[in-house]
Amino acid sequence: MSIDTHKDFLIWQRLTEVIEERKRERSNRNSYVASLLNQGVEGINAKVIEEAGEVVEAAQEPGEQGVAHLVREVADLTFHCMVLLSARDSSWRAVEQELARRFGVGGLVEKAARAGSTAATDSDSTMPDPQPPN
Ligand SMILES: N=c1c2ncn([C@@H]3O[C@H](COP(=O)(O)OP(=O)(O)OP(=O)(O)O)[C@@H](O)[C@H]3O)c2ncn1[C@@H]1O[C@H](COP(=O)(O)O)[C@@H](O)[C@H]1O
Repeated sequence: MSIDTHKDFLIWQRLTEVIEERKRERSNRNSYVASLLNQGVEGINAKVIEEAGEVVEAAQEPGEQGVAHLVREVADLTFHCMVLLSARDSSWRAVEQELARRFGVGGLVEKAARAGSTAATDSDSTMPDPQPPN
């Protein structure tokens, strides 16, 4: 599968800009994003739960149509998560930064490092500095 990274990067940025614009003009009655933001975190949470349920249902559908449906539902879920982040004054950028911070650190390696650390506590989720991938 070929991915146009540049274009994909821009769509996250552009969508974030639109969401922030809607946030500034919440009275926009023709905006779905504004209507979501007006419902607050509780209302957006309900949509995220609904969309997550649709993702797992679509994941079980067979064939190419099932995969295409899954992609659409993941896009719906991601979009609603982006609006949720905005409602909490964060953005997809923060998610990208978190994923970048984790990049190259295997989940099992990170967990073992946590278990081996005498200073580690339940609330200590600090990960080691990312290593380049093998
Ligand atoms: N990316 C999206 C986007 N993805 C999904 N949705 C909406 O999210 C809603 C999904 O809710 P539902 O699942 O209940 O909808 P549904 O029709 O029942 O769908 P299924 O249950 O069949 O999956 C639909 O109304 C979609 O139109 C989106 N609405 C808006 N955007 C982006 O947000 C921008 C601003 O939108 P407005 O604020 O409406 O101008 C748009 O230009 C788009 O770029």
